[in-house]
Amino acid sequence: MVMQTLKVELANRSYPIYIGRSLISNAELILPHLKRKHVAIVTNTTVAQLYLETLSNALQDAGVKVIPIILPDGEAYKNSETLNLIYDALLQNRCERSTTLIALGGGVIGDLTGYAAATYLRGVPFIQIPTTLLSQVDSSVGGKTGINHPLGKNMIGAFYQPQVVLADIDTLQTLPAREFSAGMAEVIKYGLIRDAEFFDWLELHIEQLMVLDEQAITEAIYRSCKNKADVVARDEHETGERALLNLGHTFGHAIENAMGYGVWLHGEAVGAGTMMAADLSQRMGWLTADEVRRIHQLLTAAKLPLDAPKLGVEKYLHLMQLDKKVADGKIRLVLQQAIGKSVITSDYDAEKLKQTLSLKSD
Ligand SMILES: O=C(O)C(=O)C[C@@H](O)[C@H](O)[C@H](O)COP(=O)(O)O
Repeated sequence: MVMQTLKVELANRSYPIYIGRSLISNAELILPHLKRKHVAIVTNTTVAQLYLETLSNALQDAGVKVIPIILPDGEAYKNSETLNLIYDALLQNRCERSTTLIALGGGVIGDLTGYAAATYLRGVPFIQIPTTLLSQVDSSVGGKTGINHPLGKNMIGAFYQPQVVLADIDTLQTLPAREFSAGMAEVIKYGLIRDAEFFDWLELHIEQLMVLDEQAITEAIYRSCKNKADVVARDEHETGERALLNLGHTFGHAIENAMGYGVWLHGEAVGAGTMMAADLSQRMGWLTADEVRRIHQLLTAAKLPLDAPKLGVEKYLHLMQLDKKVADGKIRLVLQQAIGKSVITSDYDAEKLKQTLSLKSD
């Protein structure tokens, strides 16, 4: 199957997304985006064993000097200590403003590397090579970079766009099934928030997707990235519409924080949070019982755990208050008016939210 290409349209910061096979060994896709033949590849211990040599060799064969920076693996390391390890390595290797950082890994590596790139020497270029489904369909696109704070998820960060995104679908062959399912939560999100046709398509192709059928996977990544690129092009800094990409995240981030970062994978927490958003949307009379059933069925077919932890209503509300969408102290939520139609609103019934958070069925 041929490589698919998309563009994120952001005037002079526009960039391409390439989706296909064997992209990591294709230095030709990277070279035009380097200012100088000098890169630092930031990755983690797991991905380094699988793909660092392939990428380094391809670049070195093209005359590029490569500095590897290998970090511990996991959401628990998306913090200021790990960020400092990147700065240390960049400084020790005398990396300059013309050095390009390459993020080789999942969402944690992409977010950490992007934030390091946004801040090192007040800004150096960076490239995203996402190796998980979640990072290929979501976190590598759109320029949200950052780290977690003990008090909240992604609390410190910057909007900083990459030069290019290479989504090599071969990397999904080595991805643990649990991580693949977590990525499916973000894929399904696009259908729910703005693309009912894509949701229908996912219902029809979920079995092929779960066995990594090449054509189905490529199509799902392409359609996800297209949805994301369209939203980001219209609202790069999340002053409005972009907040819809946060469906399930206000609940999900509370779960991740309460359970300890990494205990629930980000996508798993988003999947459970998506069901909570659907439950509240139904209580508000916006989603029908049949629509909620379809959402539950698709997330279940993606093998996502949907039983949110029973934290208690007060704890949920306390953690949700830390969300970046809170305005004038009021929690704003992304809710569903239909499959394919969502809103960001603080105009929901607070009692109904409490019923949702108590996790009791009627
Ligand atoms: O790109 C966006 O905008 C998103 O909200 C995408 C989310 O799926 C992603 O998890 C993002 O990192 C969450 O951002 P946050 O602003 O809620 O921390």
